[in-house]
Amino acid sequence: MSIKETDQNNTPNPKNIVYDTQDLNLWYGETHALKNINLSINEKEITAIIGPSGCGKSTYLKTLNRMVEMVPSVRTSGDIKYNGKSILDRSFKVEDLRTRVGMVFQKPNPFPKSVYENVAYGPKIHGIRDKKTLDEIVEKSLKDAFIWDEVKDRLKENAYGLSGGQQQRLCIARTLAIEPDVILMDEPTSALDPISTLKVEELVQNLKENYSIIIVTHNMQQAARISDKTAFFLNGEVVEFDETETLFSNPSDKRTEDYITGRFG
Ligand SMILES: Nc1ncnc2c1ncn2[C@@H]1O[C@H](COP(=O)(O)OP(=O)(O)OP(=O)(O)O)[C@@H](O)[C@H]1O
Repeated sequence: MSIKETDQNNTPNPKNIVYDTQDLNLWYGETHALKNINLSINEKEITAIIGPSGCGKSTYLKTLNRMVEMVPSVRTSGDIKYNGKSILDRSFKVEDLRTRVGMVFQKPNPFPKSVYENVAYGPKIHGIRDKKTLDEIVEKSLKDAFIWDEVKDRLKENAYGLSGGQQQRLCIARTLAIEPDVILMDEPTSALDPISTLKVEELVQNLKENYSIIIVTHNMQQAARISDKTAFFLNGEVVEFDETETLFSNPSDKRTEDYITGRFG
């Protein structure tokens, strides 16, 4: 049994747009943090968001699952369509979005529970109680997150006993267990060593077969290595959005060129 009820027979078109952002503005009180953002993000691609500190990368990511509205002073204008539906519209049920859009944070944040319970948590909340089904979901999610072999004999151990890189892959497994469409990643490797970083990058590339991935990263090499498209943010604006190869080899805006060549940031 699967907790996702989407169409097995509906072969997705890889160029479908999963998120369409139109004239998005966002203010934290007086701070105009996002300015006229227009971005169309394709399904089943990896979209990287790069830019210097404070340019609005995390804010934009957090508008995509409406997490940003947890900040009381936030005000928005414009529109974000997720699979054609306006998510900023208050009539859109945020709970629906949370089951379709998973998020992985900068610092691994497993629950203080066993490895098994971390992954089974979401499916249980969605009403799955059958032990065999949960076992299958846990095993599949851990395998898809490239961590099964390392933890299959430690399922009952507390997740805090895993290394940082293992904890981050466990958090990715926890996200996969609810079978989202989209995975938002906010600098998911910034707290990891180089080997763990490469493992997570390999994993992310593998996941794009089945998920749309939007990743904020400070690491331009990472964006260049793993993403299909890259958006360069500066002072709350999207300066350039293009195929990653084009953006890094032949940027059309001088500010992009200055940033990717390390002249600022
Ligand atoms: N909760 C908040 N309340 C008020 N202002 C905020 C809040 N969060 C972010 N900001 C402001 O909004 C702007 C964009 O911040 P954001 O965190 O989105 O940038 P970022 O590009 O993700 O930065 P970094 O790379 O340092 O994480 C900044 O000016 C920041 O100070």
